[in-house]
Amino acid sequence: MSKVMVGLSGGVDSAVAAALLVEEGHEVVGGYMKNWMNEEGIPGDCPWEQDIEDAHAVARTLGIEFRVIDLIDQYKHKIVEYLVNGYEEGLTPNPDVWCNREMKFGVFLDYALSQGFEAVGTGHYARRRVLPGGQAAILRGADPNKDQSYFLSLMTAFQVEHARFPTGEMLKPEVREVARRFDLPVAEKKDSQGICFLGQVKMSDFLSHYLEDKPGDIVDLGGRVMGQHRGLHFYTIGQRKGHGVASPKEGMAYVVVGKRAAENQLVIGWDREDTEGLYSRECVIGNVTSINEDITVLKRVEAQPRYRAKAEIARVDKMEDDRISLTFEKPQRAVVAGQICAFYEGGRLLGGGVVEAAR
Ligand SMILES: Nc1ncnc2c1ncn2[C@@H]1O[C@H](COP(=O)(O)OP(=O)(O)OP(=O)(O)O)[C@@H](O)[C@H]1O
Repeated sequence: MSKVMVGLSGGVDSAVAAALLVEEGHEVVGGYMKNWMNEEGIPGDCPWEQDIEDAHAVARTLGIEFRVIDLIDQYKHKIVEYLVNGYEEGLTPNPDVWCNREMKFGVFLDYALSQGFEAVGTGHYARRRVLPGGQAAILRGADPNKDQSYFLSLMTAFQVEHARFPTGEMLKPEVREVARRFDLPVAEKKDSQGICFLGQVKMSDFLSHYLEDKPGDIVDLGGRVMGQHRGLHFYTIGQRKGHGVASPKEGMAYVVVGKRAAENQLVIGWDREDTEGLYSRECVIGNVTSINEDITVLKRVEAQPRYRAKAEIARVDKMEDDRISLTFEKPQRAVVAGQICAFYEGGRLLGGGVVEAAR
């Protein structure tokens, strides 16, 4: 039995995570992190008041204490700044991965530990296992469609030790069944979408609020002007929609393949393996964070450069500090600076890092 603080978001997954921990006999308290309230009036729906109400109702049904923890300042500092500065520098940041490391298992875990809790539980679809040596490890979630281990890839060993993921053992329909069995008021609530805590606010609207437009030409690889862009920071390599250049025919789509900062030009090309700039075999990864064994000294690893990508075999070459160079067996589409690359061995998450450069 232990004291666990569950991150109750007002959604069904975390409600079931709390219910399962209560059922196992742990002393559970629900905590809602108040991170983002859209005070700035950016277009889009941010249903945080409803979410707090729902989380509170879940806690009442389970008969557990409920707390609202104000982390708005930390969120601005650790996530909003990271996101805005990253885009401004031309990177492709991943706020969801960063949120897990800095917020849920960062300041929220610190708060829980300071309050005498041993762990933070969430409704993530990932499995936690204790290895024979006593270290805690993360496995991919049991539901292959929902697996969220990618988003946990920058967690430290300490954070994994103090994490619990009860719903990661289940398929999504089973989670809903458990919610009904416990009579949880959110059993039929729709899954939340969108970027970590920003609700239904679109990334482009969010960024427009903080970054000014800087229009320029969209050109093809031959230098022909094909249209106008709003500012290079609003686009990312591999992006198929939103650049405004129509595909001439079925099966021939234009995607963003490059940014020429000096000329303020956005370069587009065909979405094909032989298009210059779109696929890469080699990349440099910084900030490598290992959960169990040290990733930087491995010879080969399965590397997943995006959430919905497959993990692919790559050779690892150690560089200075916590950086490695990866050489993929097969070229990978749209590996871009700022993105997170997660590392696996079979179904076990080894850790992750931040793409610094690719070619
Ligand atoms: N505002 C919040 N306060 C506390 N915990 C949160 C909050 N937002 C997310 N979490 C925790 O992080 C987990 C994963 O977050 P994510 O945004 O991916 O939610 P989800 O998979 O839609 O889960 P849920 O159905 O619980 O909302 C949640 O299950 C929850 O435990």
